[in-house]
Amino acid sequence: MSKAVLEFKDVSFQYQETDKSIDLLDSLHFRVFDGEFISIIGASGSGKSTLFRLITGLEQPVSGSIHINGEQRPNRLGSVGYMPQQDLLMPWRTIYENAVLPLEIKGVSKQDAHQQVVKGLKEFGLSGYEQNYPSDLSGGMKQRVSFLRAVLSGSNILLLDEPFSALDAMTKLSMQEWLLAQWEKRGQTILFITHDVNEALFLSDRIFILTERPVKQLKEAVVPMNRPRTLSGLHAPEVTKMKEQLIEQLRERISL
Ligand SMILES: Nc1ncnc2c1ncn2[C@@H]1O[C@H](COP(=O)(O)OP(=O)(O)OP(=O)(O)O)[C@@H](O)[C@H]1O
Repeated sequence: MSKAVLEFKDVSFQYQETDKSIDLLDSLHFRVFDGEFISIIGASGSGKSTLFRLITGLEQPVSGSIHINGEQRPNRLGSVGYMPQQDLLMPWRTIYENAVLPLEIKGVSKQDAHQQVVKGLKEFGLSGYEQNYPSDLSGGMKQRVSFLRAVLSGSNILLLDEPFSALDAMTKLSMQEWLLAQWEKRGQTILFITHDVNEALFLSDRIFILTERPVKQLKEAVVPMNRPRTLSGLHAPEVTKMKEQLIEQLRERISL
């Protein structure tokens, strides 16, 4: 069995609301293994993005520990590649300047950074757009720049928070196929938040479902589809059955 690259050990998290503390996670334990593609689904406000903010170190647990590649560090910023909900490209920086940002922050030499960014832009079909600004690009292209930035963090773990939710149906589909091809080529571990059950089934090895509050345990579904994935695979009886079960689990969630 491959090694765990991410582990939550009895992680609890609370936030303050006026004069009281609200429990969001209660002794949560889970593991993600090297090279897995994991989707996380759950109703709005169930805690999906909070899991990512804990992993990146933007939030800290009140108890328990988070292990990345076997290490527990209080400062985890920069140890995973993170693509937040909005693409967060800086409108005043060119595509090149946006892509190079994680390398600048890490203090990589200008020459090395240049090589990595040029190579990445080429691989991601963005050559020729180096000097353009984000506003010149389509939604799918902006998401590719944003994904490149997460990849250039150099981490083996990528956290993608609803990256395709704002895209039209056709662009979304081609981006899903593109992402799978990138993942198969690079072998990184991906955690992917989505509201779209079909998207989770199409992309993932396992799906984590947040169904309770506070979250004590992630429900888990192992997607019964071989790779490479095809759209027609989504119509297999065992997959449509799982889809129905997932939708049912999301419905059963207690009201927040
Ligand atoms: N530091 C904080 N301060 C105040 N509220 C917080 C904090 N962290 C989390 N919350 C609350 O916890 C809940 C879970 O938030 P989170 O963003 O993780 O949900 P989500 O499942 O990602 O939702 P969505 O699907 O809408 O993005 C929300 O009600 C949010 O307002």
